[in-house]
Amino acid sequence: MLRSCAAPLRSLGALRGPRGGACPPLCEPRPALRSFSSEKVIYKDFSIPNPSWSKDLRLLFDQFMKKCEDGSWKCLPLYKHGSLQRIQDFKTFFHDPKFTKEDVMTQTRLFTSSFEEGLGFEHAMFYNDVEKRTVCLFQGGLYLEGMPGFLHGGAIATMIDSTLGMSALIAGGIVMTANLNINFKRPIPLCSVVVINSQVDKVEGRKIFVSGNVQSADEKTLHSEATGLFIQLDPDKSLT
Ligand SMILES: CCCCCCCCCC(=O)SCCNC(=O)CCNC(=O)[C@H](O)C(C)(C)COP(=O)(O)OP(=O)(O)OC[C@H]1O[C@@H](n2cnc3c(N)ncnc32)[C@H](O)[C@@H]1OP(=O)(O)O
Repeated sequence: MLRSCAAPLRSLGALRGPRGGACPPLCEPRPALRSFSSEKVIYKDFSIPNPSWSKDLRLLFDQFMKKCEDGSWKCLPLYKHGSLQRIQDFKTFFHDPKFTKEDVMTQTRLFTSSFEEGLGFEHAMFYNDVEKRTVCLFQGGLYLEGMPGFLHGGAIATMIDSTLGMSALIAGGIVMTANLNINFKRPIPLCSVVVINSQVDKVEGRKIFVSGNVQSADEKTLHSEATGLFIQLDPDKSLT
């Protein structure tokens, strides 16, 4: 059965807001899947369109893919288990087997890639190296509800953390969030598409200061503003 936010919402008229409350019709999936295998695990890139993506999300994705053609923007791959090199680096320096055993580690999933298609965090990220900007195109699915018909603030915070964190990660390698401030200005209707913008403002030693905002796809609504402080981890310090 096709799982997407579009079908259930059609029967929930009350959820339809003035702009984007209900998902537009389904789109055809792209035939090409970017994937590769390492040992026994198949790594599939989750940032490519799937049938749950709304027309708005597809349109924005295609616009950003066009911007990638001259090399100014790059589409960042998203794997269920995070990017391999960073996982290896983190494991090498910071993973403590006392707390998370190896057999448990094989079952972990990146939080934002852990829902069934269309029900959670459908997103794609793009990066502009000259501007030090990361943009996340995000469609929050039905299982991310907070107040009826709207996204949960924690789900919004998760994607803001991930997007600002990605900017910091690209600038500083292995980082963790030390501080995240969010002003929620307008609620985000479930299944609508928003654009999360983020940029590195300042790097001071191990501290990376990042700011960002969340806008509707048509840029008419400012949903949230955020600042974050990310700290480059010190390999000589234990995390636990
Ligand atoms: C799609 C995939 C995208 C992936 C992107 C990743 C996004 C997700 C990232 C996360 O959500 S991480 C999970 C949430 N974060 C944590 O669990 C981190 C918990 N905190 C810690 O482990 C430590 O506090 C931390 C590693 C962040 C810092 O500890 P350290 O011992 O390395 O730093 P230290 O205390 O020496 O401070 C270094 C500098 O940062 C400053 N600092 C640290 N924490 C601060 C804070 N909270 N506010 C302000 N300043 C802070 C501190 O004052 C100091 O400034 P100075 O160099 O000027 O002296």
